[in-house]
Amino acid sequence: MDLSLAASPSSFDLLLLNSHKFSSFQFNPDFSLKSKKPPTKSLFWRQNRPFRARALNDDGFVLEDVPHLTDFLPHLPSYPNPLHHSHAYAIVKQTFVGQEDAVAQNIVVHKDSPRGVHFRRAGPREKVYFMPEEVRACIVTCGGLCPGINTVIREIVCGLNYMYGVDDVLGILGGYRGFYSKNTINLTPKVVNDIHKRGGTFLCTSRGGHDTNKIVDNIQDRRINQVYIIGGDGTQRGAALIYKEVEKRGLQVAVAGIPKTIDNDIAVIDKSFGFDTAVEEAQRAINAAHVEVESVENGVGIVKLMGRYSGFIAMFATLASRDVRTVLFPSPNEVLEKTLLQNDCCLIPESPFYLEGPGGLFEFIEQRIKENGHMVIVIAEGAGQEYVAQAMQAADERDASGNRLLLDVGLWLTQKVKDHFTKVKKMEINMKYIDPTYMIRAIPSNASDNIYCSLLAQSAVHGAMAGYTGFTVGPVNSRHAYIPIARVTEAPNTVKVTDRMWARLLASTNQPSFLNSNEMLPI
Ligand SMILES: Nc1ncnc2c1ncn2[C@@H]1O[C@H](COP(=O)(O)OP(=O)(O)OP(=O)(O)O)[C@@H](O)[C@H]1O
Ligand SMILES: O=P(O)(O)OC[C@H]1O[C@](O)(CO)[C@@H](O)[C@@H]1O
Ligand SMILES: [Mg+2]
Repeated sequence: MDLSLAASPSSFDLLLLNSHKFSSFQFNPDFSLKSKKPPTKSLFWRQNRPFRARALNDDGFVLEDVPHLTDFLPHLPSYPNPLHHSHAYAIVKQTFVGQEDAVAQNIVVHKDSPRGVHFRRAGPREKVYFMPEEVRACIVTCGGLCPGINTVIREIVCGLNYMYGVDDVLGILGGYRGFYSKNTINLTPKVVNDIHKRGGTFLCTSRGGHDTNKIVDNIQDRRINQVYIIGGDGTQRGAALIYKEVEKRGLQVAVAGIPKTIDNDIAVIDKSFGFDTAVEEAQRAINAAHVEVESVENGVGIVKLMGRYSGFIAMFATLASRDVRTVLFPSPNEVLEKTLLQNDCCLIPESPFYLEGPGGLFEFIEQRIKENGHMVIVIAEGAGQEYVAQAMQAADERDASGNRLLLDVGLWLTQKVKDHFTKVKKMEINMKYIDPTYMIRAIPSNASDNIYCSLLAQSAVHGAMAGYTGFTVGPVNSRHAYIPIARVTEAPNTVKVTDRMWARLLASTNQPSFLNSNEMLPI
């Protein structure tokens, strides 16, 4: 069935999803309304959810669709996709993504389960809604750095140029505020040719400064009709507001979000670009900590990694390091025996910990030092913030975007461990504190992230050229999809301590789960 036909009021069953807690949404086949008078598309847009969810038949297939320019500009003309004449694509069996292609959000299903939520598959469409010579695109990067931003910028510019013949692309400098406070630069394939080899963002970035009206005024003044916005959860919220304002003004402007976050805290997508690169770099810091603490007596290393509310970097870097040493020691009958020694411990914001008493961190460190002579603690910067705030009586400070400014949990923990062992246990320990936070995100992306960034950029370009708007692009179960922006911003992606991945971490480090103390503070 052609989904665009299915969208006509008379031909589809409508599923209204009014719950704000989408993460806990379960498809209920009985809830599918066979409405006698189905609401029109525009009525649907006025529902609480800013995106369309359509149940197309009784087997529970739901499409959570993204907006299209023709939703509010119904007479927009379309043109054949220039890829029809591309040499590169000439031998491709199926160049264009079908109107019906959708990507399933859940791929683990039971025989009788409903087919569940799907997103539109990303990729080139038969028809485009922009003539190449009419396109004036712009790219902006906002929020913190992340490996691979320059690759995304490069591939948007090159993708627009090589695939669609677009040669008018503007770089907005310094994040959202750059729309109204700075000059733009012209981006050509030549200008961006080698930027993917560098870390950071070629366009510079900032926090704060999102003024929807001023930004859209500027888009209008500069006659921009495609806006590519690279940034994290805050940035995507800003992108949704820009899209809404563009729609309100009835402008032919496609707004495409490309999710960027070193913390991997963006929901729905498999993982964010640059995350693998950051984990690799974080591993180097953990290795350095091991080298240091193994070379001294009673060595305790602390490595602080990024992760405001989501401990993915710490968890994956610890898991990837799996610092298990095989040690040979003489047994009582003088035969050399092998034993496996665990050396690491990982602390993340999602799993509260405590220091003192049975099952606490101090007890665990002592045990490890006695067994192994050393240990390394990997801590995400957002972990234990309440303890640090209590100790420092610090005021709640925020950055320009409204994000809480974190206190240095690494320094705090270093001091606490030192005090406990020297003052309470009367035991000399060698503390080594390593803080590589910015180093893991300021580097260029590795090979797999580079390829991932290219696909993201090309998917965004195909989507905008095909007239989709107000979307975020990203891999869902390894297939790139167009996802309604609200879906990726309504709840952050965090480590689920009840999932098997965290259990794997606990099994690998053998650290306490810190679940049975009255002293535990809610974090
Ligand atoms: N709710 C919001 N509405 C509109 N704009 C927002 C919102 N939240 C943040 N922004 C804007 O988005 C930009 C980036 O936001 P923020 O600093 O929170 O980083 P981010 O995009 O979340 O990236 P990261 O957290 O990975 O560094 C800023 O310019 C900020 O003003
Ligand atoms: O770049 P800034 O403003 O120092 O912010 C650092 C924060 O940005 C992030 O890298 C991404 O949100 C966090 O991990 C970190 O806390
Ligand atoms: Mg953010």
